[in-house]
Amino acid sequence: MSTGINHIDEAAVKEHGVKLGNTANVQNNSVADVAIGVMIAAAKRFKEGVADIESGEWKFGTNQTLGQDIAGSTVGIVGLGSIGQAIVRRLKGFDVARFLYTGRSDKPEAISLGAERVSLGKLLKESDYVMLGCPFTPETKHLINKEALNKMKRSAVLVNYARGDIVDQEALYEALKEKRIFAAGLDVVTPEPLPKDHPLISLPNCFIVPHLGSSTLTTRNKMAIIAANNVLLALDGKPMQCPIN
Ligand SMILES: O=CC(=O)O
Repeated sequence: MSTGINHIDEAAVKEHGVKLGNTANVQNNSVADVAIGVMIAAAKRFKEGVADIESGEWKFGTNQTLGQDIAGSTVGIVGLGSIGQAIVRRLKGFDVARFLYTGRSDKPEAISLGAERVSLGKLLKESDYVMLGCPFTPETKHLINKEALNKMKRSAVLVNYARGDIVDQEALYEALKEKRIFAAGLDVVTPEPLPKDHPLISLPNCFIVPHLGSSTLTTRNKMAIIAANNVLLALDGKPMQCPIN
């Protein structure tokens, strides 16, 4: 019951002749909503705002709590898959000025979305929001490391709705602490669950939610139905709805 299959040992599945299917695509809208949710929360400093309210300090509205705008910004999507495309469609309503993306090949959908394919280096340098939506593979492990974070603008926000291991979290901690980037909004981390004394949790400019991407009743129901159908189809020797092998 997931889109990502990085938690499955694909070689073992193949070796034992086990049929594998996922629940791709039905969670695109829900995950896109959460990605934009954490993006806004990080950009507008919601974590510090909530802490102010809870402590009764009410610093809001002073220049200590200025956030970042989304209108007029450049948004860079690392991996313009179906979720990335749902994010772009939504962010058009926020008057984003420019969409960039990286990927192994040109996405035909990018033309109508008005997204330009660039190198990762250019995307990191020019984006106000860097959105991570690529699959986790050996090639994408720690794709966002110290060097990558150093390329980002000091005012930039990093958003991860893909997998925690795409980011080198020690490097992210340093970059956020030293304010080398503005903030991070994370729906995914490593490990999950994140221990409650994890350093990232202590940072005011790191907004984390516990992998909520697909957690709506409607989306989880759709996923459950696909998973159940996949089992029945596989038992009948028929092609699964979302086959991987
Ligand atoms: O992260 C969630 C999924 O892969 O479905």
